[in-house]
Amino acid sequence: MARLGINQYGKAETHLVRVVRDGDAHVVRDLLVSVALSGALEAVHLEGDNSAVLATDTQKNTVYAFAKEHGVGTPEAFATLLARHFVGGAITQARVEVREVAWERLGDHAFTQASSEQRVAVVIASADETWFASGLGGLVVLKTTDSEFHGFPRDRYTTLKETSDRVLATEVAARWRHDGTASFEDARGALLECFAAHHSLSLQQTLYAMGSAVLEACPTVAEIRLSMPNKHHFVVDLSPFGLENPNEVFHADDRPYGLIEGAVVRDDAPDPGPIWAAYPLV
Ligand SMILES: O=c1[nH]c(=O)c2[nH]c(=O)[nH]c2[nH]1
Repeated sequence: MARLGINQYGKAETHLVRVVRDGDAHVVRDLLVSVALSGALEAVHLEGDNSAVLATDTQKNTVYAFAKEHGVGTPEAFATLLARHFVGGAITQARVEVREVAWERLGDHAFTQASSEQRVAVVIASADETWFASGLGGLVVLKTTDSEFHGFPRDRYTTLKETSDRVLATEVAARWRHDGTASFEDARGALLECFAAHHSLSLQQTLYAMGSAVLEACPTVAEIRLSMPNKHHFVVDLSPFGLENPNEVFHADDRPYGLIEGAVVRDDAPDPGPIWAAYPLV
């Protein structure tokens, strides 16, 4: 005997590009929109009865039509509009995730994609509640000093040298849950300002400091989760060539990498509800 467990379905990564043509200076918005619906969906899974299934093709069309009819606005606003639209009937919960990349202006109607950084918004709506998370991915940062790593245990497999001066680099992925009012710019600014100013004794310590800085800067953020790969920079041994290398020439290794992850949670944070649920599920 078995039963249907957790399930969700929707159109993932609808790639929407919206051009706003108000006046001579156009604006380009470039979004991946992922919709995940859940609710009373036993019949489709157990019997092949599609009567409650809003086709994922329809979901995709809705994304494009809403972009024309309502405009995109902030990623959070667009996700909220869509999530609330999809709730009803058999669908009791809708999750909409928007990932936006920025196009930097070259001229009135010419742009360049200067960075692969993504701004993220996740909105989950039920009939009477809405949950919000905002965040970013692909935010690559590096500092050339003000980073140490020592005092770690040594066993017979330890070769890493202790260091009081190293390059620290990471690609920040972050999500912060809030009540829908947190300023994205304030949160991103706090992350970057803290990374630059923090004297790091480990990436873990820097992660906690960066998360705390966001809670400090954004009163409506209840919790922030961070995932930060340690993009190792190894000092190249130039001694075979009779050259000194006082932290000037590095081998930037792409893998393996340390992966440092953690959350900073406000003491009085409300229950997260479903906001941390993932799509895809596995
Ligand atoms: O900041 C660091 N944290 C670690 O846990 C770790 N482990 C390691 O080998 N290097 C580093 N650096």
